[in-house]
Amino acid sequence: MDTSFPYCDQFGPFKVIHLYEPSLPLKAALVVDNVALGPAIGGIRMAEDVTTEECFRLARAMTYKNAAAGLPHGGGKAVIWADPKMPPQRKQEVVRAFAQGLRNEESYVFAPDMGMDEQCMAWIRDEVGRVVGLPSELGGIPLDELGATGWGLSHAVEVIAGECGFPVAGARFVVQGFGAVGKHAARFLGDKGAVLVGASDSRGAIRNEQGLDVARLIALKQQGGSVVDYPDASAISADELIEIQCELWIPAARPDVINRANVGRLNTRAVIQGANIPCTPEAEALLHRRGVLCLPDFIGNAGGVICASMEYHGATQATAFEAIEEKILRNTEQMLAIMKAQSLLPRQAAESLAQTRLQRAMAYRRYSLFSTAPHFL
Ligand SMILES: NC(=O)C1=CN([C@@H]2O[C@H](COP(=O)(O)OP(=O)(O)OC[C@H]3O[C@@H](n4cnc5c(N)ncnc54)[C@H](OP(=O)(O)O)[C@@H]3O)[C@@H](O)[C@H]2O)C=CC1
Ligand SMILES: O=C(O)CCC(=O)C(=O)O
Repeated sequence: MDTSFPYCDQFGPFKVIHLYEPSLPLKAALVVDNVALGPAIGGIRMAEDVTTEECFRLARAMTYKNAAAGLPHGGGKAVIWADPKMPPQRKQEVVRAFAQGLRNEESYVFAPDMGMDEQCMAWIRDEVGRVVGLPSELGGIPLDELGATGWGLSHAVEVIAGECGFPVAGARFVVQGFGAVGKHAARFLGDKGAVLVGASDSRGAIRNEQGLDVARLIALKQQGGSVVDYPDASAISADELIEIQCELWIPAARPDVINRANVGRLNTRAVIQGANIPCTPEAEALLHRRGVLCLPDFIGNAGGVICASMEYHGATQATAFEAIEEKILRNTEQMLAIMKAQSLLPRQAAESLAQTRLQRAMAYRRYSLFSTAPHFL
């Protein structure tokens, strides 16, 4: 096997680019997976322990997510090897250099992921344009500030809870990672009467079976604190979060956090994947065998990119939020229908949904993964 192309299959990746500038330093990678549907949209992740393999897996998740959501966009993702909590001036230099390094990569539309926010997107806009998730002052729909992904997840939960046979009101849930996705998912689920019984961030984890006050936790995070500063809860180890008895367990941070080593300790009826690729395929199969319904990332967490795509095409915030609700309800229901009709795992059913659309688009092209037409990208 040729090891220079370790990730290739029929869907991509179309391009893998490494960026390096020693004076900053800047180390980054961009994977443009598949642009048969249009220019790739996918977030930029800043973390010290990212890998090119993680970037490829995240880019593939975007290819499926954008296809399943019916967006005119392919999938891509970028990673920057750096501490997202570095001083703001330094972060600005790194992000601006990253944008400059990719200024001619028109097959990729920049967007936010972990460690990035509206401010970072504004710097990119200032350098090269071609960016979504902008502050509203620059005509954007600030998807992280508004909680576009949490909004979508809360609608997927309605369908999943119905399928599992429990009401959302009163359902106990746990959120791992209290950032843009996790905190807003908690807020929208709290509005439906669900009860947050455990939460974590990069500094630790807490639990309270009587319920955590979501608004108070969000205020704490906004002031720069951690969930561990919340007073009315027991501090637990990050690892213990997985054992809390609940109806919904929501990973909203890093990849592969549910894996062969810990999946047996999950004590939930459903896993709602707010994060991208939070479960290994083996863990998903084990959960399915145990009757725990696992909603795949690219079906449930598509709210952010639906919002991003609609911003790119000039829609308003209200229209974007309506589209998120409609698309996520529909996709979750369709995925369950395929899963039951064909006796598949949830992810297999979801992939079948996405791949059908992708294959149709690819069949229209001279080259399967991209188009050569002027202005196609
Ligand atoms: N933003 C979006 O719209 C979308 C995001 N996603 C995915 O959701 C996930 C989260 O993204 P997002 O919310 O934007 O990222 P953020 O950077 O806004 O938040 C990440 C959160 O995870 C916490 N965290 C980091 N490492 C750990 C860890 N090891 N254990 C527990 N918590 C941890 C952070 O802690 P601290 O607060 O202490 O830094 C923070 O609270 C990612 O997988 C992303 O790809 C998917 C779809 C759309
Ligand atoms: O949040 C965005 O705008 C980009 C979407 C994305 O990266 C994701 O869905 O993981």
